[in-house]
Amino acid sequence: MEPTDKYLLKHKGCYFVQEAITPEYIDSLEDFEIRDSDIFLVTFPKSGTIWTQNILSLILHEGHRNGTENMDLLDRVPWLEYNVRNVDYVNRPSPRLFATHLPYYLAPKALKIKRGKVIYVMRNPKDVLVSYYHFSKVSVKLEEVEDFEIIMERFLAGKVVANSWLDHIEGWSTQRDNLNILFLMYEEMKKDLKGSVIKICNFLGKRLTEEEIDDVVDKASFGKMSVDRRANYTTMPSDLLDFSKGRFLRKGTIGDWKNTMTVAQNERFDSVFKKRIEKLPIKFCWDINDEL
Ligand SMILES: Nc1ncnc2c1ncn2[C@@H]1O[C@H](COP(=O)(O)OS(=O)(=O)O)[C@@H](OP(=O)(O)O)[C@H]1O
Repeated sequence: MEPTDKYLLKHKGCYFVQEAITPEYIDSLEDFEIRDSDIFLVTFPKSGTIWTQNILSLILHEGHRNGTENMDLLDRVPWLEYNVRNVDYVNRPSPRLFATHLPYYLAPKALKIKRGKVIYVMRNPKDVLVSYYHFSKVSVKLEEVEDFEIIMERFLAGKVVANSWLDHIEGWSTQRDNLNILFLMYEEMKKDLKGSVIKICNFLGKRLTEEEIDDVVDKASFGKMSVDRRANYTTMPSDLLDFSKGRFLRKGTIGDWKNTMTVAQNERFDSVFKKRIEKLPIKFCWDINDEL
């Protein structure tokens, strides 16, 4: 079953959320002006975006960390391609933070000559797929498909938002020499959040005290984010997210795919993805008990 264009817009070979973007705006992003101080968080959907948005905000904004500022992550780290709140990007003070699901080939040209910094967060694709499946029920802007098998086939064929997970990872990881880029893994964040926060601080050249780092780690935990209205999308209007269907911060773990995918579906997934995954210079973690 093909995705319908009621929900997905296909432009320049890439699928976007239909209602939140126009082809002209996508085209304009190629020449988006970038400052050296800009920070771009790049992810394939459902790979830990909101988590890293929160970590970045906690690291860079003391008011977020100490609770004196009450700014939604959507305003703090807006989506580059889905400017749903009409944030004035041009006059925004530095350092500007952006989140994006753009594949490498559609990213602003200036990023590819090392202007700005990129943090790329990836997650094992089976958990990504299962998270996407559940999220497509919560998100009013995505087609709700009850049959997991249909979503899986679309995912394997790259017919979901941001296209093929494999192409996305390959696109950004093979171009690492052209970019100021830090690669992080969701699973690494899960197993050693403090180590990941320190990596991000070092990459950004931001010095925090031990106590401040501990504070970031504490406030970026799944439990704390689940009740932090700035950081869990619960302030989103019901025409975007329908929380009667589930939560944005759903399970937040490694290996939940095993609770949804059957043995046959797992085999089918591997038959399409495994060979190419093995060629990536990245080792994925598929279970909470796996070593990184
Ligand atoms: N703090 C923390 N710890 C662990 N996991 C977390 C955290 N915050 C978000 N999440 C999980 O990330 C998944 C959502 O991914 P994204 O934020 O990339 O989604 S989106 O692309 O922006 O729609 C979604 O994963 P699933 O729970 O597997 O659905 C979230 O629960």
